[in-house]
Amino acid sequence: MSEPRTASLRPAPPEVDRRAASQAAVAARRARAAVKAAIAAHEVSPLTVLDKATAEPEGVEGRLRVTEFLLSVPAIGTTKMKDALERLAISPAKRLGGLGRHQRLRLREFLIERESRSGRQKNQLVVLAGPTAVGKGTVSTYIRENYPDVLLSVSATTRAPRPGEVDGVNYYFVDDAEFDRMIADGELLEWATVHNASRYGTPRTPIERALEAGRSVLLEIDLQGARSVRAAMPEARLIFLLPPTWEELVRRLIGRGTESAAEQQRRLETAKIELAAQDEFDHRVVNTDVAEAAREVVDLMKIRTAPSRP
Ligand SMILES: Nc1nc2c(ncn2[C@@H]2O[C@H](COP(=O)(O)OP(=O)(O)O)[C@@H](O)[C@H]2O)c(=O)[nH]1
Ligand SMILES: Nc1ncnc2c1ncn2[C@@H]1O[C@H](COP(=O)(O)OP(=O)(O)O)[C@@H](O)[C@H]1O
Repeated sequence: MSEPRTASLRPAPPEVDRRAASQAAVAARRARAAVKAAIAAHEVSPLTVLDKATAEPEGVEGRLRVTEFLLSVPAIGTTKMKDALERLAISPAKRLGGLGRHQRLRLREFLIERESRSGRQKNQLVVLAGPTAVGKGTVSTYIRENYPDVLLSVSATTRAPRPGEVDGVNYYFVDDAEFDRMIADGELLEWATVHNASRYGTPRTPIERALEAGRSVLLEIDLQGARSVRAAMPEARLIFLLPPTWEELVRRLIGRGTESAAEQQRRLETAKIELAAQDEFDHRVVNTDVAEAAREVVDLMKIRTAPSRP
């Protein structure tokens, strides 16, 4: 029996360190096995696992070897796995968290193609959320301009239009009385007061019509809204947009120059809380390059597998 570790400053005896290390290794192995079992049982999409690995290269998902990851995907056996790795130019020794950017994108495309081939494509309601200034508006606008098949939902808001904003395109600009009426008449799928200021809400009818007509719909809304949509429509797919780094998020917020210094500070505090909620989402996309992030979001609309919930 070894002694319990009481004085934290005293170096632990080597056997304690060794035992702790081997216990940690066993726990990590079990956690990886649980992820693989969840993929194999269709409880989690392989893409969700890949996204987590990207966001946290040293986490459970990031430590998965690409070989064991692919083998856990239903209907991929050793031969298909080897062929895929060769085609994707990924070494079998790689872990998911250690993939290069291009390798990761190739693996993503491969998985998406498999999933969309595996059954009838379903029209998707996709929610894009993320912290202030991460680029939600920029990525959504890129999608509206480059992917006409996707309907970008237009929200109603009580905030005043900014120069250049067009009623019915950027938002439906309404007054408080009209917003109250929309709530009372059940016209909004969800609504929230954002940044302690104005109210924003998602009109229900255009979304239902678009989904019925076979189009995918993208909602660019805040975290509260994302949670409400999930409660109202559990089949919705939730995507969290991440900045490449915290410093870059701060740079984007300051660079945009639309908020006062005090307001910027307040939004950064909210951003920390919002970033902490990223695990609630089905997928995470890092917005390094706008076109690439937009493509990843649109690609995620093609996947049929039901998103897994934490
Ligand atoms: N819940 C909810 N949030 C929305 C809706 N429309 C926009 N938002 C969010 O409201 C916030 C403020 O949007 P906006 O006034 O355009 O400012 P900016 O995005 O900070 O430039 C953003 O976080 C949007 O995602 C909506 O219909 N519902
Ligand atoms: N991938 C990117 N690289 C560099 N700058 C970006 C990128 N995406 C967005 N931006 C810039 O970051 C700022 C915030 O983007 P915006 O779309 O307004 O964020 P949000 O809608 O999430 O608040 C804008 O100035 C925008 O031009």
